[in-house]
Amino acid sequence: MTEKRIDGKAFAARLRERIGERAGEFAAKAGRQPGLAVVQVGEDPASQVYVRNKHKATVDAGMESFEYKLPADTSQDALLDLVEQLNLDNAVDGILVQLPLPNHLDEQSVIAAIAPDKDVDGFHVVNAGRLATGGEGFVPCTPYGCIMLLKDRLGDLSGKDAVVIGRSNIVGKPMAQLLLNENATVTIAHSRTKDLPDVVRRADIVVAAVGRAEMVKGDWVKPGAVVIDVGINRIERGEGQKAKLVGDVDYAGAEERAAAITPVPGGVGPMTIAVLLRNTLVAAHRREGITLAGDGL
Ligand SMILES: Nc1nc2c(c(=O)[nH]1)N[C@@H](CN(C=O)c1ccc(C(=O)N[C@@H](CCC(=O)O)C(=O)O)cc1)CN2
Repeated sequence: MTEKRIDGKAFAARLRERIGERAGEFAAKAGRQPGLAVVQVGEDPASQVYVRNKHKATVDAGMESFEYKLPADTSQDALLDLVEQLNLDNAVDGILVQLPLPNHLDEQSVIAAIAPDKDVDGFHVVNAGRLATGGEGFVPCTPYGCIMLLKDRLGDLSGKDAVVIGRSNIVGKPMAQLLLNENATVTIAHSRTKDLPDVVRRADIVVAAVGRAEMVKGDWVKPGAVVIDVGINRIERGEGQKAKLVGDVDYAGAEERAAAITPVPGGVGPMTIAVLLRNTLVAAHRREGITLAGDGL
């Protein structure tokens, strides 16, 4: 019997291994490794962990990692100058500016400064437009990872009723667009949605991306639904104890009714970095004009 728990960590590990093989083939053809530049401003503790993990995953996959750690008081102009320098650097195929940025910096204009064809985060408006209109761009890593897990579990998503809870530019909206591209019938729910539990109860697929710990209760889940939990909420415990990570879904309650569900940690999170490597590999192939069979997956 298939396990209810969707093991995103194991899925991502397999994906990273395949990407590593493709990166080796690329290096043999292009005479260089695919390159990813990651820019971090400030010392947000969670960002530090993610940036460290990205560096290790990039190197492990046989790609070149360029890390830029800037002080928290970096000016907007200095950050834009660095992005421009990376846009022009031929060794750099992908550029990622770790979010969130410190409050004095304008995230939207920093994202807008990244060359769309190096925007491996898929956050640039050009890539959002390509996703919406069927063009060849980059898809944000977390929603792409969710779609991969859903297709792996369900196969064809056509005609499924899907609800995405959350409407952020980096998860909720691209997630809804990807589900629509798979011919699902999509509802985007948010803080003003009326009767949210009933909206969720109608869904075959639930994607929770609200950033509120365990907000989605077990009895909101339709029996047999597939639940994808994007939330990563840190619950502080007593002094000297590590914070506990929980998702946006009450896992224990939802697991009883769901056909399949992602845990937190170990579900969607690890897919984010695996898809980042995949997008970097794709960027490198496109920039060198080399064909990548199977879209890198
Ligand atoms: N420029 C970007 N900034 C941010 C993104 C992004 O995609 N691009 N996403 C998040 C952070 N993130 C990657 O940057 C990320 C989040 C979580 C994980 C992950 O593997 N989570 C683990 C738990 C790890 C932990 O202990 O915290 C899991 O869920 O199992 C990887 C990457 C915001 N910023």
